[in-house]
Amino acid sequence: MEKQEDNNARLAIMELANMISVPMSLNAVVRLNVADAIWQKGSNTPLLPSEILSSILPSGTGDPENLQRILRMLTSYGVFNEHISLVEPAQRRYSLTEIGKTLVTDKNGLSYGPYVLQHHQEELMKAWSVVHEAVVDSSTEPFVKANDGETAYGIYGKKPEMNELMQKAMSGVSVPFMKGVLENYDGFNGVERLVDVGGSAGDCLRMIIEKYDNIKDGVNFDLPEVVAKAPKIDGEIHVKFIQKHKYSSIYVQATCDAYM
Ligand SMILES: C[S@@+](CC[C@H](N)C(=O)[O-])C[C@H]1O[C@@H](n2cnc3c(N)ncnc32)[C@H](O)[C@@H]1O
Repeated sequence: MEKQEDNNARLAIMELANMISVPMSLNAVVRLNVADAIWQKGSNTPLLPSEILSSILPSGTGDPENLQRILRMLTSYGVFNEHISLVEPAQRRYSLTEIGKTLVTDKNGLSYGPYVLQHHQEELMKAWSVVHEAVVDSSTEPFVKANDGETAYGIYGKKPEMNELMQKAMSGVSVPFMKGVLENYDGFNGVERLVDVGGSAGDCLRMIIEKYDNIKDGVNFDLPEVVAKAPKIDGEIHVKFIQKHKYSSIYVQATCDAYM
């Protein structure tokens, strides 16, 4: 009995040691846009790796065997369903599970894909390799240490592509979340001015003021470079966008009020 427990423990530690293969495989399928290739406007028909490949690489290039290895790995973590044909030659086809469907791009261009990509950007990945240093010396956080003294939002401010991905990641997560909140929560009744602190692209604010006519004034309070990229909100509502003017560690409204 003890021997069996030892074996299980050894297997478990090896699995943990290789755990990086799971999120990195997930990152790979998002980069390859596998979910949209399988979804095919809602059919979710089980496909061979070679069929998925010809959809994501119409040039006919690529390695279906390597794609299959990634799909099998993620099948064991509930992202795909594997369908094995009983007739020879045995073939494996893949469809999306409920988890896999979160990676499908919806009619608004949103999915959880950007959230996956955002968490695996090089700058963030570098921080993980120095996490132990946070224990040895906590004066500088691992992200800052790994990125030559830059904070995450400092880098987002300098790199528009990172800023854009961050906003897309937040929208992909927050829009379905806020939909659920608004179906079950009525605490915005009677509110006239609503401030979303760290509102990113302003999705949550927009969804709330679309539902509640009583809100006459919405404020998206975020960093200048984030607010500059936030889409304008239609309607009669005044949306005051926060611009520049640094006060302490937060940004306060200074110069630019955009009235719709
Ligand atoms: C995790 S995101 C949340 C986004 C949004 N609330 C949502 O649910 O989609 C945090 C937000 O805080 C903003 N933020 C970070 N530091 C800030 C600061 N000093 N002043 C204002 N906003 C800041 C970021 O730009 C980002 O949009």
